[in-house]
Amino acid sequence: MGYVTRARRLFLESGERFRRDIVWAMGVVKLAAARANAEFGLLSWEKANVIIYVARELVEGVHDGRIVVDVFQTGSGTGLNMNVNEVIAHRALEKFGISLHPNDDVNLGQSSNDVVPTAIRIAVIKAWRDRLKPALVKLVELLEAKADEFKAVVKAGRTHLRDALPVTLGQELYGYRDAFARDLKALEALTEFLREVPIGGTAVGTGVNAHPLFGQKVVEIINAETGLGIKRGNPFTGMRLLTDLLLFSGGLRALAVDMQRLCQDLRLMFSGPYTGLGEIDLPSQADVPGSSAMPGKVNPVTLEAAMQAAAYVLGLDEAVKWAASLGEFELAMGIPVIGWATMREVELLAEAAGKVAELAILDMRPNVDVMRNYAERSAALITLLAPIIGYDKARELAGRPLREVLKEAGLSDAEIEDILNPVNLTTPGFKMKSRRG
Ligand SMILES: O=C(O)C[C@H](O)C(=O)O
Repeated sequence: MGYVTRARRLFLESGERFRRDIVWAMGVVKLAAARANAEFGLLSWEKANVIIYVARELVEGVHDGRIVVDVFQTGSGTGLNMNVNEVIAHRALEKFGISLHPNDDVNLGQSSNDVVPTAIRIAVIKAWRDRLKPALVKLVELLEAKADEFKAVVKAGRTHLRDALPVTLGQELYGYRDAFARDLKALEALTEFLREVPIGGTAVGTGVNAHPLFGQKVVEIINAETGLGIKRGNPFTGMRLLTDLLLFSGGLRALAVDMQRLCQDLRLMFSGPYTGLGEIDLPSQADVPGSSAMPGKVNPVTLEAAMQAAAYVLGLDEAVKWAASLGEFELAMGIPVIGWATMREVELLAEAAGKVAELAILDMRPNVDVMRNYAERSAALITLLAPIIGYDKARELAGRPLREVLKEAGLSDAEIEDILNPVNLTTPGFKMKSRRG
């Protein structure tokens, strides 16, 4: 009876399986290891070529259905590593009639302790490069385009959910553009730490039972295969501590929080149509009935989906934090769940960013008159008089529309329009004071 059959009884049966990118990464590592061992003369080319062939099938997803071990398993990921070793050995026999030993041949010069932490790092870098980063770039570009388009659209500012001085929709969107651009930059910088992989460390970091140049050679082959630009890091760090993944997850947490805030603001602006703010329309959301019971209702479904994904990401990040603290001495002990959770974070945020960009930002139609009306009715507009008549006097007038107060003060309609023009309302300076001399 093979390892996997016996081990499955001992692991949890949570139903969580390893994500595609992690299986891809395990295939890449096995392929590189076989080639390195053959080049060092430690494995026959006949065996190496068979391992490389099947590992490529793993890379392409042919054997995803055979990677059956649960995520909640041995803390080193031995379950995953042995599952992959056995799939390669079985397939070699099945397809080529060549007998490979899962440990002696497929796992030659390796241990789960260096293979799995290497694989999950390269899986996360790949998912960042191919999925989340492009989605974020698109979100930042669309936020910028819409901020440019709406830079003169005045709306009420709100602090504590109460009337505040006006802003422009453009100012709000530029704020989010810069927040997401910063998340992008931070995450890109954090991938540098993930690039330092511990392959070649074997069981405890010393590299015993591997060729002295094995780790370096495997890294070179992986880079040639994937273009990921990984490096050989200190295995005594990379096998014992997964805090580089915790740092990356922290970057994802910040992104999730920015996503929550953006979606919540859009959701509030979209509230209504008659009993809420009604400041924007999101025509895409009408493609599906919002309610099974209330005909014609349109709900901000994409935003709500993205916000739930972001909430889940925050929970996954918490799991990564706890799992990263598991382990002692030579080995981290939360490796499988850290790999799985970080991958889920990346996948969910990539989905959320892509959908929010396309279905909420690109699709946004501001109700300019509604926004303008709220801005002019804001109780906080009286603040514009404070530099002239003082805070206490202005406070006595608070609660009355500024337009009315100015009229009473004897200003002409043209003068009032000038004061309430979008630039005066939303840019720095004491415009009224200078205007009145
Ligand atoms: O599976 C291995 O290669 C090693 C295992 O994780 C152990 O350290 O006991």
